[in-house]
Amino acid sequence: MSSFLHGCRYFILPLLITFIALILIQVTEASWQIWYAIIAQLPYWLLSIAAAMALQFNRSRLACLALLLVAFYMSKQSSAQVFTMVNNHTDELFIGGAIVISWFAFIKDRGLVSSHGILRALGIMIGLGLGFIWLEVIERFQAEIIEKSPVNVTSQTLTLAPIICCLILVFFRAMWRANLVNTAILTTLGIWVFYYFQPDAFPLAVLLSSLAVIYLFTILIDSYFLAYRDELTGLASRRALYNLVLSLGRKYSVAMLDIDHFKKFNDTYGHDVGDQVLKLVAAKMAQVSGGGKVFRYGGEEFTIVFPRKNAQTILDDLEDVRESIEDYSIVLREDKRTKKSNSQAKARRSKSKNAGKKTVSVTISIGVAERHSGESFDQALKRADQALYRAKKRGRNQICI
Ligand SMILES: Nc1nc2c(ncn2[C@@H]2O[C@H](COP(=O)(O)OP(=O)(O)OP(=O)(O)O)[C@@H](O)[C@H]2O)c(=O)[nH]1
Repeated sequence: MSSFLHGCRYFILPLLITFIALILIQVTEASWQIWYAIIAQLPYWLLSIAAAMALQFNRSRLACLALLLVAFYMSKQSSAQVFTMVNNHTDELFIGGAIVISWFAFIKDRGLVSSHGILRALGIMIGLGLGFIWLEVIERFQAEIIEKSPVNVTSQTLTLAPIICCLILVFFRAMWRANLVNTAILTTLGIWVFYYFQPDAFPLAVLLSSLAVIYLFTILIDSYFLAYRDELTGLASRRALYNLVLSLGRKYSVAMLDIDHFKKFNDTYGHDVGDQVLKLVAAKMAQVSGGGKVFRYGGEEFTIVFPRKNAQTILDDLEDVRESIEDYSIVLREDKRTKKSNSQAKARRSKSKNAGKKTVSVTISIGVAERHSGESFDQALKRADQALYRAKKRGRNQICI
């Protein structure tokens, strides 16, 4: 998947959906207002469920955020003495909260019942403390800072400086490392800041319930990808292949693809470069035409299923894939190369393109089988595998039926 598509799927699309959902919630306010007594209880339930699920699926950052938001909601709903103290320091809590949320965008998910849990708790306290420290510093040295500043700053800009920094940092983090968790954290920060400046635009219960739903979707979609996507190549996994098989009709063709002499390639260039090449080759396969669905079967083997197609009609599509991989000059990152080129290896280096940089190329062999009447998927796949074996025997870099 190109980085643009990846960015759209994990960054732009979720933000857009959240934005549209919030607008819809506002537009339909009259219809849900009558349910407000129930809605007011929702954040407790939804955020607790999100926290429990996040812990179950090792998304500890979302779990922490959900629990912190429950505590925040409780402080807003309760009149207990301890919460009155909290509510008297709204500005400090706002800045500290934004720092804590942003910090979560830059750390990894770790088990909470471990030393990491203690570090997380410490980090949260430090983040919240920084909110207090910042406002104290601004109050004391405001005049001095404004006077000495080379650019024109107001006291409000100074107060909000950490928030602006947090928003910029988390925005770029979520954009460059586009994944659903980072986008959920950016959304949390956005809603946190929005609520501070526009507390009456939406009831807090609605905002927090929306966030809980976002967390739940993030966890569910993430787990789906974990189960059905191959982590290295981003292609659908073998499990996804057998899921597709359940919905295949009687007519289909299947192709097995295998990178030629990949063991030698690994031995020559190292496993890291091998991984790099697997990813790039997979990206080329993903562009197959003819309605082919591509899966990483395992190791350096891939499967393409063509529903409703016979073997003859897909040969051109597969030939295009084979050629595009053969012609592909893969630029190696110098530091990843471990050994010099081995003339025995099929991987070829050329300096023609990308002058000054080392390039390699690989070839693939392909075996194709069309489902025969009464045959199971595994039987068709086995025949594709036998055809692949013939392609290897005949000299590789070719297709056999
Ligand atoms: N870098 C890397 N290598 C892998 C991965 N999975 C499998 N391999 C390697 O792929 C190689 C497969 O080697 P073989 O099955 O012997 O076949 P081959 O060398 O490709 O030779 P032919 O298939 O006969 O052309 C092994 O060296 C595996 O270690 C992976 O995820 N990353």
